[in-house]
Amino acid sequence: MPRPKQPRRPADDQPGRGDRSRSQRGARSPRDSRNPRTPRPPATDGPVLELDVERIAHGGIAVAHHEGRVVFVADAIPGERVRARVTDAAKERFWRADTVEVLDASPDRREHVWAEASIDRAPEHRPGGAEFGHIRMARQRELKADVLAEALARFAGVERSVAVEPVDETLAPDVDAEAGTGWRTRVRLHVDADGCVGPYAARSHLVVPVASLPLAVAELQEMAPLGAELPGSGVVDLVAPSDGRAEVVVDPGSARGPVVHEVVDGRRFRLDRGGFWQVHRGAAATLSRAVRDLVDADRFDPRAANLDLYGGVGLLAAAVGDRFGETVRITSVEADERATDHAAANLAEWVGARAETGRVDRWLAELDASADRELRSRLRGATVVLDPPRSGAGREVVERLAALRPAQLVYVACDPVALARDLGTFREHGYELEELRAFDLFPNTHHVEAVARLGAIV
Ligand SMILES: C[S@@+](CC[C@H](N)C(=O)[O-])C[C@H]1O[C@@H](n2cnc3c(N)ncnc32)[C@H](O)[C@@H]1O
Repeated sequence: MPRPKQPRRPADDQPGRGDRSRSQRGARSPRDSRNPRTPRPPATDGPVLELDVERIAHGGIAVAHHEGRVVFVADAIPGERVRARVTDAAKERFWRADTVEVLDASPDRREHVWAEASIDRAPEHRPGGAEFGHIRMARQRELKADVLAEALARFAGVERSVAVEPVDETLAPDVDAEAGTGWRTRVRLHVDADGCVGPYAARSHLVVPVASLPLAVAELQEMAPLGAELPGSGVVDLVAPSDGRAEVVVDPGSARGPVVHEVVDGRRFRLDRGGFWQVHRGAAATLSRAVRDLVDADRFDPRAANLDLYGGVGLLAAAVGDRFGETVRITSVEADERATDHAAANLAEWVGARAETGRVDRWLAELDASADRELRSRLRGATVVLDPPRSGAGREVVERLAALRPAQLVYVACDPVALARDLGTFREHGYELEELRAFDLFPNTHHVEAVARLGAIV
């Protein structure tokens, strides 16, 4: 079968998983940060176009057309007519533009939850990280569902619509669910050459001073050194674990920092302060419950060679263990050695749980090369949970997994196209999508998390 192609799109349409925030102060102009990868600032003198906005593309940017050319336009909503300033006309196939005025507003438009990111401010001064903040919450989720459905159809050949579910309010009672604010437990700010602290501006690496961080949890909003001067520094990390005090960390460098604790449905996990953890206060429990519930009990064998790939500190292996009890055998595989150490501790109550450090592609290759008949049989009975980074598992990992013929897989994905592309590969190799859920773990951004169960076609 032909190999599904990656969509062609500008790299800066795809913020990383640890997406960023930003800021502003007074009339001061943003300056280049010290980051050596600082991209060219957007043009501020481009032509202004009137555009009819059609849809939201993968990456969260709206799509319009002008004289036959695609225009990616920020801060607009499908159905609106806007005036937008062209910021990048370097490419033949598409231009980029920023909304400067809404001529015909969508009924889904609302006052931006982050005033500093609204179209009242010059585009190059708007902080990023809240690109859907001007859209009603229910409509944000519909747009995310559309992007997910389109990716599944285009890259996996699967026609499936799915409602994007908000985080259960009982999991994050301090979050303002209506506004979609007060949820970020991790925020990275940047420091420019003059020592000014703030988030990056949208689609650039310019530090823009801001006076507020409404997406952050309340304690981080209070602690954030907005308005401070930190000359000589590079980044400021704000971290608020659920079980412990919130901290402001200036220039953490490569240090992971001390051990902190997160509590999920009463279970306590240890991890490094700078290690990976879900950002929304209710996200870890949402995903843990979704994985636990999506595993098909009829196909689950506690004695099989069950796997938790890209396992982090063991959150999802614990979810499986919590549902199926103390006899569960499961191996968590994670590239980061420190995270593996924590996973071993976090999973200690399951005698059959192991945590191994390794890159999943290499680990599976070694498994495939060394597995005897008995282990291959236990792999065929296995349930595999995989939660890869934004780029997805990729063809090599998917093909190796499919060749082992596990009974079922539960795939946790933070990127709809990566999920769809991997699902397309699984389908080529005899697996089918059985169940799919999606969650709004990043309110007021374009990000959406999906959890899919795949089963072997018999
Ligand atoms: C999205 S996180 C999921 C972590 C964990 N499942 C959780 O829910 O907390 C992805 C994890 O995969 C790890 N990772 C990234 N690339 C990897 C690779 N090639 N092999 C193994 N682990 C990898 C990262 O260090 C990170 O911990």
